[in-house]
Amino acid sequence: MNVFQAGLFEGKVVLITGGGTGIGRALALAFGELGAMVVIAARREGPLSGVVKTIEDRGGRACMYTLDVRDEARVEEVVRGIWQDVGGVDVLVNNAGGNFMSPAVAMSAHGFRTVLDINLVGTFLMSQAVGRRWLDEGREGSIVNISATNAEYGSPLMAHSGASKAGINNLTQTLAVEWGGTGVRVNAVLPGPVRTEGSDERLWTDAALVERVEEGIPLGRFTTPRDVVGVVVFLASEAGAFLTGSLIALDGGERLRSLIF
Ligand SMILES: CCCCCCCCC/C=C/C(=O)SCCNC(=O)CCNC(=O)[C@H](O)C(C)(C)COP(=O)(O)OP(=O)(O)OC[C@H]1O[C@@H](n2cnc3c(N)ncnc32)[C@H](O)[C@@H]1OP(=O)(O)O
Ligand SMILES: NC(=O)C1=CN([C@@H]2O[C@H](COP(=O)(O)OP(=O)(O)OC[C@H]3O[C@@H](n4cnc5c(N)ncnc54)[C@H](OP(=O)(O)O)[C@@H]3O)[C@@H](O)[C@H]2O)C=CC1
Repeated sequence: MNVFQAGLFEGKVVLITGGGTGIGRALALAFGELGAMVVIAARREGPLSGVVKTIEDRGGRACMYTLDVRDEARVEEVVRGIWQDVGGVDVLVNNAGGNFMSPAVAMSAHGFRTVLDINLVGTFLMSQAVGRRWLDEGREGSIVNISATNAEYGSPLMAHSGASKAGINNLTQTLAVEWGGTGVRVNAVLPGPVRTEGSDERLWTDAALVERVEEGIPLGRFTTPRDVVGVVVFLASEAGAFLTGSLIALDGGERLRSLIF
């Protein structure tokens, strides 16, 4: 994104969970182009290695770890490894997420817990493993959580996702207060619907629904990964230095559509 200064993240390490596909991939490529050492972490090796290769082919630096953000021991092992291998983390983007569509009455408890575990518990575990080290070292850092606008209103067919993202919003504000004293900032971006590999496979399979949702967006289109990149880079940069505990909706006005009559 050429609105940002070249080399803006030179000397910084940016850790992105779920960096192999969708929004995470777009973030990884953007931070790579801005000079960061990019560390991506998710379950599948294939998408991760593709992103590392693309960043390196473009002259950037990147590495990858396989992990499940629900696995507390593995999260700790990976974060310890990152500190040993590249000297720590300056920016953590909690992007890994899961979702599927199901009426609440049909959703199994395991299905509900699965999405809560990935989105909310995963964000907590990653933030804790990184934040604990920042606090021990008296080091500044920035966390950007990828939440969603469904955190702010009813989330039909996505009860698990809406509840998890509302939890992420609250966690964002709690950690901002607890960790602000050492210069750690914690913010969240709340995208509206975004067309990605993961969401096209699970959410946006009904063409009529896609059309209806898109028509209801005041700015006339879905949020794009590129839109998310702009706000995340801004929050993680010096331009966002006095922002903490902020929840930034990024949806072209979609969440306000019911106010139009
Ligand atoms: C309009 C305005 C817009 C509003 C604004 C926009 C809001 C959008 C906000 C968010 C969007 C996104 O997150 S889009 C991100 C999409 N990307 C992803 O989801 C990628 C990662 N996803 C995954 O890995 C999987 O889909 C997920 C199920 C979450 C986790 O996989 P796991 O292998 O860990 O889990 P599994 O063992 O397969 O499944 C766990 C349980 O969940 C159940 N389960 C799984 N899929 C199911 C399904 N389709 N329907 C019912 N139940 C399902 C299984 O049956 C299991 O329950 P039992 O049978 O009881 O055992
Ligand atoms: N698409 C949309 O409409 C919206 C998406 N969001 C949020 O944006 C984020 C990215 O989603 P998006 O790019 O659309 O979807 P994708 O499915 O493309 O990306 C999600 C990524 O998360 C990783 N991931 C999922 N579960 C785990 C896990 N347990 N441990 C580690 N990594 C995991 C996946 O990699 P792997 O499978 O290899 O582990 C995948 O790369 C999510 O938090 C999502 O909730 C928010 C609002 C709207």
